[in-house]
Amino acid sequence: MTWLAIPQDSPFGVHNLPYGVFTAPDQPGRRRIGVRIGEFVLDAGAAARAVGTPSVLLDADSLNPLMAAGRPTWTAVRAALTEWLTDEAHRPAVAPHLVELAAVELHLPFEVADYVDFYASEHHASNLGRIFRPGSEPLTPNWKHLPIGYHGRAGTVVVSGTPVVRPHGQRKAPADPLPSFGPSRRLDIEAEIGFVVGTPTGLGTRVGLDGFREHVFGVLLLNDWSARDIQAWEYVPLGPFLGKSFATSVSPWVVPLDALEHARVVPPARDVEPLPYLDDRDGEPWGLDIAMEVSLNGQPVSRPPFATMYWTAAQQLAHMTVNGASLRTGDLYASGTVSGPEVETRGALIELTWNGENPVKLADGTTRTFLENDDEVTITATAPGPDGTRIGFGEVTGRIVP
Ligand SMILES: O=C(O)/C=C/C(=O)CC(=O)CC(=O)O
Ligand SMILES: [Ca+2]
Ligand SMILES: [Mg+2]
Repeated sequence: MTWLAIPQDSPFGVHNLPYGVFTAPDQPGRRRIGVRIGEFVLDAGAAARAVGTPSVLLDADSLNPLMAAGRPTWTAVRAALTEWLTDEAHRPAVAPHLVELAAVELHLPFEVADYVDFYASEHHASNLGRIFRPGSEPLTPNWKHLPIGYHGRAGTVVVSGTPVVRPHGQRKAPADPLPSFGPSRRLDIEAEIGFVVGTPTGLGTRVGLDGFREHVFGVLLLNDWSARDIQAWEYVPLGPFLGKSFATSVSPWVVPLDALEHARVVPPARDVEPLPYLDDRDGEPWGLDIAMEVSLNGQPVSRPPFATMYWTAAQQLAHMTVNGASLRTGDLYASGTVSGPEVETRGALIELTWNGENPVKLADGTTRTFLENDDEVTITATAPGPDGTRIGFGEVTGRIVP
């Protein structure tokens, strides 16, 4: 129990303690590491100094130094934060360093090194196969043998709340004789979970399935904005390029992997035997029971269940490094769009509306196939914590501007 007055059922209780980077109104230019507790942000560096254990890792303007320090340090820092917020003896020193969440500005919490996006939902991949490649098998022959992914654009990863400018590009519908240039007419979302790498590796090193805990610092929410008209015309044969590289939004809070211990579940049964480096049947299961919700202009339109993902984040990390590619602190990899088996659990509008054939009805009487200017999309999520608690992820939100 924390000495702080927060509701018993808060998804930001002491079992969570996600990390972010904030500026407070009294010092708008000074970025600091914050830890969310209830509706407060603890200035972690100031609290460490106040209790007499100053830390250069917490007195930083980004999470990168802490992320680079590795698993034993993450465990020790988390234990210290828990002690400061639960032991009444620390209260006088720590309490002055709590800032109201409503008063702070939240920033991108780490410098994104490389950004990779996977394609790990069997339901999403099958739906997109049917829509983009009618007449072919929905899943490509490789899909159940390896977690398919592509390299995205790290420099356009933005924090929640950043406006998303509608991209321009070449658009060509199948019936058009030639491409035209202009703003995307089929702007979409992809509800995903992102994994943040802390501990780096050198070239030529593989991270096996059992290295997941050692290398992954935490987890966040991610929206992979996608211009479907640009994507459909450009993607053969090298994959997504400008249709997805204009913006990728992430939530400001990185939930520590340790906070998700009670969310771990066995992933869905695989009907193809994986090669040994991807075979997780004897090891720790890394399916995660994260319940996501997507809202459009404040109205829930989908509830994607992360537990249904075919490939886990541990398998994705093993695959990403099996060729000896090194990891850098700040590497971000996304799960791929999270879609469950039911219509109302699909994580992208292209699936929810079946390529625009079945528009989504909104409470104001309007309908949507794809996003219009001024539309705002918000993804939230929670996962089970210990003793019946919930672990909150906060939200990733973005509004479309022309
Ligand atoms: O099947 C395709 O050609 C395209 C798939 C996607 O757009 C999905 C993607 O970015 C990966 C994912 O988020 O699942
Ligand atoms: Ca994606
Ligand atoms: Mg993107």
